[in-house]
Amino acid sequence: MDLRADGLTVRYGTRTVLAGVDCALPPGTQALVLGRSGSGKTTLLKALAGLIAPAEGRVLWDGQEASRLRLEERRERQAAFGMVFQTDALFDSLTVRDNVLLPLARRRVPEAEAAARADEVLRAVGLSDAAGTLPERLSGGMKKRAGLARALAARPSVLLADDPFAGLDPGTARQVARVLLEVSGGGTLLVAAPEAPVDLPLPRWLYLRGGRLVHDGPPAPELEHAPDEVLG
Ligand SMILES: Nc1ncnc2c1ncn2[C@@H]1O[C@H](COP(=O)(O)OP(=O)(O)OP(=O)(O)O)[C@@H](O)[C@H]1O
Repeated sequence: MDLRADGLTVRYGTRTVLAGVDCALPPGTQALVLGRSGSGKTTLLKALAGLIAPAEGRVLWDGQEASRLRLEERRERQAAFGMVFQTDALFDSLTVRDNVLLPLARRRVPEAEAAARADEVLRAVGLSDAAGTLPERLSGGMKKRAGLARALAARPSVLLADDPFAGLDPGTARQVARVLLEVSGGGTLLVAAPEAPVDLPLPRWLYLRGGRLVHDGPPAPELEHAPDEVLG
């Protein structure tokens, strides 16, 4: 999917948390969305996926304005997005494998194909042995990888991952980074993180500061040391 933000402004009440963000994300874009806590990274990912309506500006999906689509069509097009958010929870009463299968059933993927895909992504995230386990028995890192497997099984053309490394030890973070790179294939991959993850050197940085996109280009580590800015 060709994604674009055009003067994208998001407000919560009177508070502006994204201000006039412009960016073009053609199919196959691989970028990090960086910025300190509260700079608007999650909000940008959610707005790009059409989960938050802009107060001003537009989000375009293949040239169509997301917020103008009829609800049904918006839902249909949203199926192209895979999202891994920090607050995502697995269903405790379902095994890891059934958690991965659930969104495929919702998308009416035939059972045999769904089963093959679930096994493939569970293998990719190193959870084949835990497929039959209930989530409560998993470590935090394993839960993260299970959430990733669930998003990847749907073969999204745009994968949005919000701080997928938070709380992971370096070894698990490396594994998650490897899976993100391998399985996102030729699709678009946007990964939000408070700092550039060493294991995921994506070629483009979108750097947010106080809700403004202050850099959109190659990695620019000096940005990580500059003072922050707060919007009113
Ligand atoms: N539902 C909401 N209602 C009101 N304010 C919100 C809401 N969601 C986020 N905010 C505020 O918007 C700002 C941007 O939040 P956002 O979660 O996008 O930042 P972030 O860069 O992803 O932060 P973090 O790295 O801590 O996740 C923050 O100041 C946050 O407090």
